[in-house]
Amino acid sequence: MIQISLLSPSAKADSLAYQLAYAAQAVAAVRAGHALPQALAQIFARSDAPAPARGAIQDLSYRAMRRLGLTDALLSLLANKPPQPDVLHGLLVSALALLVEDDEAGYDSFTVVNQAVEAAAISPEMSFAKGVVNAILRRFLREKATLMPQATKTPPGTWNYPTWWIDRLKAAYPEQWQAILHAGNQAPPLTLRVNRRRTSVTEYLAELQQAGIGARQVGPYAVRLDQPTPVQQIPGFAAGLVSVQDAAAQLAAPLLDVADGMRVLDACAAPGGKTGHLLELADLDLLALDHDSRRLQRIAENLERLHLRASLVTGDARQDDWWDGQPFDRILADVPCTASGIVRRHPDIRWLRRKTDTAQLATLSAQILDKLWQMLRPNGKLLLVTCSLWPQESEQQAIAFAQKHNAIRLPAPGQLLPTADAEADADHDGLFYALFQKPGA
Ligand SMILES: C[S@@+](CC[C@H](N)C(=O)[O-])C[C@H]1O[C@@H](n2cnc3c(N)ncnc32)[C@H](O)[C@@H]1O
Repeated sequence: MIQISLLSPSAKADSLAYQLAYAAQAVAAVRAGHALPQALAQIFARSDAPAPARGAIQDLSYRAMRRLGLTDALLSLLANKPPQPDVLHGLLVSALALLVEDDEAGYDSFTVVNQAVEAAAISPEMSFAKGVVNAILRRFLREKATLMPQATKTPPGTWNYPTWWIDRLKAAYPEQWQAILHAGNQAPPLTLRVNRRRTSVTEYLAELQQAGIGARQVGPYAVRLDQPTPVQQIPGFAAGLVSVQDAAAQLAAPLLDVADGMRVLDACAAPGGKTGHLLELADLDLLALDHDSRRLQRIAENLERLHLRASLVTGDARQDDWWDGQPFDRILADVPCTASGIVRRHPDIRWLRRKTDTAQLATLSAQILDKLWQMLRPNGKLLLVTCSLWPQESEQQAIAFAQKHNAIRLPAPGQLLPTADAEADADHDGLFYALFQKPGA
């Protein structure tokens, strides 16, 4: 249960103080083990924050996640003991995340300090700590030049990831680990998949240009907007002309080379990004399975927007009690994983994950893969997808699976490392692909 406290009724939603006070609660919820999107959803449901304030609260809390290694290191230099309660810690790291970047957020430093003090004043659990907030943040401003080099002495202070995460990346990618960490700290682009049933990339780019929205093609059906834009303002989104999907994720459906009439299983399907793409490519008899019935509902919404149809089933992919016994021609196994390849979209993940999660998730996905293989027809194809960078969940899993089942490994991209170059054509998350074919009977 996420604890949300409403602010004093005098608080003004368009003030930085209001936005910092709620961002502090979101950051505190992550510290208590909750995912940031869920924490924000609860804050928005309970408070009466209008849309612009919601955007600002989201931005502040995501920014705080991307700077948490540095701001925590600074706090340990600035405060005699760890700030309590957690929401006070959340406020201080959210404010420091603005102060460490001189010009990034567009606020002058003294405004940030004053508004952080006001944020404490309007928050029931922090009103006692106005003086503490003022003292800590003002000391930071006075001593910034000496504190910053001290705080960046440790790897988390430099990179804004836990030490174990940095060490593991170094071991797996001795050449690229720094570029990967850097990519994970960038704000993600908004990439669209053009629905080829309805329009073409050329036509859609022209439509964007007419609407005054800058964009470029970054994949066969992938268009990246120059500036992230709320989906309601994206031309043709509501009508199903485009969907939001990272360029690397757009490789999944084409790899399965589906054709009209095929029987296809999308085994871990929610929220349905790849389900929609498969159905855009061919007329399929597609079963979309997920064990989470609430997330399955999101597939229904996505398909409705795209005017596409699939059978939606709630079930566990490690079991076959939901299966009618008819083998599938193609299976997409977008298995649950640590999501270590998509941290730029979910900057809270690095702080929520534990080192031991990788082995647990690799075991779960191995069980899923073993069961799905029994449902594939001879000569059929199964695509393993993860959004992980850890070999245990990806390449090592693929090697073990192929050996165990005598599966034929077909060409696929393997491990794609995340890139974050706004000027480059390749700008995508870190995903893993392995494609297998079942030997003929
Ligand atoms: C990586 S996400 C899938 C993303 C989706 N394919 C897309 O492109 O939008 C993994 C999904 O697996 C589901 N899942 C986890 N364990 C499962 C299980 N044992 N059986 C079925 N689905 C499961 C989760 O609920 C989650 O929706």
